[in-house]
Amino acid sequence: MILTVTPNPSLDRTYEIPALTRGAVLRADADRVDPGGKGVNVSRAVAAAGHRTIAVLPLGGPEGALLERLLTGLGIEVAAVPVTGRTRVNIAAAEPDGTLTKLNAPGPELTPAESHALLSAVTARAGGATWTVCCGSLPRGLDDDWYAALVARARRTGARIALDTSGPALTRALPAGPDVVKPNTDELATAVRRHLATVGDAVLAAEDLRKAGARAVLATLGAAGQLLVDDTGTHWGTAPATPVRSDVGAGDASLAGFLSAGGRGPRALAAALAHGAAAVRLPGSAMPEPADLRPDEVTVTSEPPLERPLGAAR
Ligand SMILES: O=P(O)(O)OC[C@@]1(O)O[C@H](CO)[C@@H](O)[C@@H]1O
Repeated sequence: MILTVTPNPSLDRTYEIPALTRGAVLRADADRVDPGGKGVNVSRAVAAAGHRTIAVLPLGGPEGALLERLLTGLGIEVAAVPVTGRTRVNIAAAEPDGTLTKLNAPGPELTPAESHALLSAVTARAGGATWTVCCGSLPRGLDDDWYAALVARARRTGARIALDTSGPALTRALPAGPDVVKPNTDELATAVRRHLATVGDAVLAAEDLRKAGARAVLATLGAAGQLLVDDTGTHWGTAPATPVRSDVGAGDASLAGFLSAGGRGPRALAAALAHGAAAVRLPGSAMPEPADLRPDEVTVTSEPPLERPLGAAR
């Protein structure tokens, strides 16, 4: 069983529009609503691959009730922590050339009792999970040490922990020893406080995160590829991701693929690449089904192209 925790989940509404013009009334050609939030997406992707998964998340208001119904309909077990605020709705505008503009709401502010209830809901279930996957931004009311506390508590249950967050919430959790962290280019650069121009820079940054406490680093570096630094070595891979439809959730799909394939070494990196590329070819924050994957198109090497420039974050 893979347990996910999403402290600030969302309903993701995507509008497909011909072009984004500021200040205009825009008419959408199509729209869709997906369950959202990074941990929720990991649950959706591992459920699509046939794994049992429980999603722990605070839920409030009619949006929270709809999110729960959508997840249950996908075969995901929901461990809901009721909160007084309303679950957020995040908006994406997708243009035909693959450009995507996203507007993420702050989400409800959690009370100290709700924050504590969320921690307890995770640690009560972490012992029975092969992985506990902690993902996304922290809502108001949860301080920057919240993930650090969660990782420390979950470790005591013997759980393996994957962490995908950014800024101080990430750096403060590193000393607690997460088994794998999954930054993108910007998040990795922010964590080491330096600009990353090449794959070689990303390798050095990943090694720094390991020195700070992470046992492994899976870095999703956009069109440039993905990097894994773990106890099996340093591995690099790419997968063609065209045509680009929407890169929302591609990092979450990558993490899900990585964990579904054992969460260690080049085989797991190849699965991450296949899932990430498939997610980019799908609309909105749709997560790939096994039929969407093209594992034959993935290339993985243990000799990363250190001089290769890094592109935009994904
Ligand atoms: O505001 P956060 O928590 O950083 O990100 C939330 C979010 O953008 O991440 C997912 C894609 O990774 C979406 O489903 C969701 O809308």
